[in-house]
Amino acid sequence: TQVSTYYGQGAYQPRLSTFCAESSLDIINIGFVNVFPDVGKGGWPETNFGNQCDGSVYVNDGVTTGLLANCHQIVEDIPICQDAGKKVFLSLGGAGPASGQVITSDDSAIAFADFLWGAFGPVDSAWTSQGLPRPFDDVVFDGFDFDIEWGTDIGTYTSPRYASLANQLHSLYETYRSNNPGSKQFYLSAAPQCAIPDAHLANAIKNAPFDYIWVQFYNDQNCAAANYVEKLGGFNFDDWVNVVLAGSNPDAKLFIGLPAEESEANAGFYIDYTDVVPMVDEYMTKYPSTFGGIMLWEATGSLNNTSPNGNTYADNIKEVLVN
Ligand SMILES: CNC(=O)NC(=N)Nc1ccccc1
Repeated sequence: TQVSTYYGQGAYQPRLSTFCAESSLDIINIGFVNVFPDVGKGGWPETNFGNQCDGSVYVNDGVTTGLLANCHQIVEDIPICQDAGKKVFLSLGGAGPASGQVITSDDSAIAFADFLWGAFGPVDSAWTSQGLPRPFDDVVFDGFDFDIEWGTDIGTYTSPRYASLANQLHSLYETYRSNNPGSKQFYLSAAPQCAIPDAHLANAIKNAPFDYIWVQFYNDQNCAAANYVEKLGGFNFDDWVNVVLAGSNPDAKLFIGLPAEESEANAGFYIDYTDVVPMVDEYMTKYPSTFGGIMLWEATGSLNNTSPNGNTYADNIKEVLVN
């Protein structure tokens, strides 16, 4: 079982290499592509990685975009994490702006996938020869994460846009791997809120083959992990197992998402790692093939939440999972 964490939005965060050295972290989601092309300046997506970039952005056809062009520390450090055996995904969405998480048609969802693959996937001269951007140079992500938290489709749960985006990425993965035998695997992950059906990702999880689903079991008092600890009822991991089994990839791994530090979620949702033990025991035992591990929001908070034994919160969580 694995520990997945987010990096890119931590207050005063150290460079990524700090976390490449943390053996407890198996998957790192780099956040975020926070404005999608249909509403992005110059028709390109926009990115935000906190303090990690120098602010310069690409110009597309004379129009200044919001796509960051110089994040040299992340460019240098992702290969360090990958060489350490970690998977590094690029995360779409995040905490905001709400106005950024809009895809207006299936065609633009497909075009968005093609852009992400060209810009952040394997280097392809068909892309670079057109002068199209490689924000992280030759770095090749191991997958894309869907942290979709906003959108006008609330209430319909039927927005097919994210399923189209995920399916096009999956199709690009398959084509690349069949043309490049022996190439590495590429992955899809999603970070729904714990209320079922998730307002933005329910349709995508049902109709596209995600490999990892890490549920944000925080910031919602009806289904939070804190409810399990306080024996209040409502924690709905069992229901989420059924969502996964009914989805496009029933072999997907389901993770319990937790705040890595008191300040990283709304009040009342942080739980101490010692209280995670019985929850992991129960659900790892009940669902040995679907339980995948723990997701943490987020890396810098975990580092700031080091216990007297010298372990970060993530280190302690990893020990809970493997012991
Ligand atoms: C996986 N995505 C998140 O965990 N997002 C997240 N925690 N957003 C957020 C919500 C409220 C306060 C701070 C961050």
